[in-house]
Amino acid sequence: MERRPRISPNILITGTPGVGKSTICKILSERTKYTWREVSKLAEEFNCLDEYDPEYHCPVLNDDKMLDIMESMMEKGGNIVDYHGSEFFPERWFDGVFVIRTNNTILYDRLVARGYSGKKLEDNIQCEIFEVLLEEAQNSYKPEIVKELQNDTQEQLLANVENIIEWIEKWKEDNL
Ligand SMILES: Nc1ncnc2c1ncn2[C@@H]1O[C@H](COP(=O)(O)OP(=O)(O)O)[C@@H](O)[C@H]1O
Repeated sequence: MERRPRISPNILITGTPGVGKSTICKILSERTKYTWREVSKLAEEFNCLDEYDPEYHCPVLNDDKMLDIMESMMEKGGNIVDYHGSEFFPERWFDGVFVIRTNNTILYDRLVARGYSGKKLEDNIQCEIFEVLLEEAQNSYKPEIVKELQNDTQEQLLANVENIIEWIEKWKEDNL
């Protein structure tokens, strides 16, 4: 079946926990009126959490159920999807993938402030150091749609939002 083109792009905002995905998505959704889809919240809302992971003390996402639920949401475009992962989504969903990055020391402080400690804290810092989410995005989407944005300071936060808004305008010029 031929897919109808989207009139607004779908955007994925990804990166290690604490890099500022929610902060960016909130401002971006207010500015663009696109719908902010926090996958972890959707998972709770639609009962897509399965068994408990004893190592990380968090529930495990039921990928297939989550994807089924999100499919119809993604159809028309105009979504800003917020998730610390990118490979489990169908590639065709996204027009732009933004990998948010933060300096390790700054990220450490943010995660401590959030109450992370021990293995959970260390694993997330390692995840950022080894660019796990960047590599995952680069392996899952065409290189021309994957962009890395540094998000250490308030100034960078505002610049990142502007950058994504400009990207949306450009997408519209090129696609509509
Ligand atoms: N550019 C930034 N400069 C300073 N603090 C930031 C910036 N972006 C996010 N923060 C702060 O970092 C913390 C984690 O941000 P959050 O958006 O919750 O990250 P994520 O959604 O990726 O887990 C929050 O306290 C937020 O206010």
